[in-house]
Amino acid sequence: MPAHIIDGKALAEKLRVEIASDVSTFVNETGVTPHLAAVLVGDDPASAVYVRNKERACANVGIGSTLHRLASETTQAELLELIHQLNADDSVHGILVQLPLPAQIHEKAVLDAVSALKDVDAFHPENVGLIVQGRPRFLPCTPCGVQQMLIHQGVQTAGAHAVVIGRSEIVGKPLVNMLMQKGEAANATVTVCHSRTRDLNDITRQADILIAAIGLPLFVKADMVKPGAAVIDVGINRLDGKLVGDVDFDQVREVAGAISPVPGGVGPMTITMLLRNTLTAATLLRKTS
Ligand SMILES: Nc1nc2c(c(=O)[nH]1)N[C@@H](CN(C=O)c1ccc(C(=O)N[C@@H](CCC(=O)O)C(=O)O)cc1)CN2
Repeated sequence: MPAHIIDGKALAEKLRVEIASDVSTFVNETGVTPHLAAVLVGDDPASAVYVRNKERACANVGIGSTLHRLASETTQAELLELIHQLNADDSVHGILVQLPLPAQIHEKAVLDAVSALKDVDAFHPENVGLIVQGRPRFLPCTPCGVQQMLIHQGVQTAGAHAVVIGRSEIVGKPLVNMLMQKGEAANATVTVCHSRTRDLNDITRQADILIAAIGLPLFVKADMVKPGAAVIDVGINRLDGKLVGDVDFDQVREVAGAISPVPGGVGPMTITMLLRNTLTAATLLRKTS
């Protein structure tokens, strides 16, 4: 029987209704509208689409947003100057620097400069440390979206063997940490695989939950998947003008128990979790000011 399709778009829409209601309650109670500052450097067309979608999503749930568009030749010093201004601006609750950044800018220097209390991507080392210790302030958007999809699909993570392919800072590393913590959508036995992993297929075939986040189009084939496994595809790749994930969807859906598609899977959930984090940031800033 073909796999159940985990519809990230539908789930994202459902969660956005809940977030809109929470934003409305926050605004009524505090008189403050949560506000996200998005920073886009350069003219990468995909990044421009993602940032536009984030702004639109903010507006739809009642969160304010401002886009700071900087030219591709912007220096690191100029970008840091903007980050410092946004850190000091009390009307800004969340700051998002869209990645990737142009080559002349040192990504870590910029992400480290974002105030940890406004770091709605959860990329700041302080926030990463809190996640590792199991007491998160913000949860990173894509990994949190993956966890929400597992919860809503009813996938049992406690005691399950979760295999994450990919060790990126944005997805693989935080997700591995989050899945092994105590709590909801966690308590899993986690294996992380990467480009140097030996006998990859032997490992992926043991996974009850397989998460592909490697950035290689259609990399995961049916013979890499245990029958009945839940497969979450985090990849976003362009292949022959088409958007495809890291999983060969048509093959793998015949073997898996549940599978998320691309598009319409993790992507919309990433933006939804950003909305949640922006509301959390506004709440935290009120508590600390
Ligand atoms: N500061 C950040 N930069 C980047 C992040 C991030 O979480 N924070 N993640 C990715 C890009 N990204 C969010 O920024 C993102 C990518 C894709 C989608 C999405 O909804 N994709 C749709 C398809 C859209 C299309 O047609 O291209 C889908 O999968 O259905 C949302 C967010 C790197 N940078």
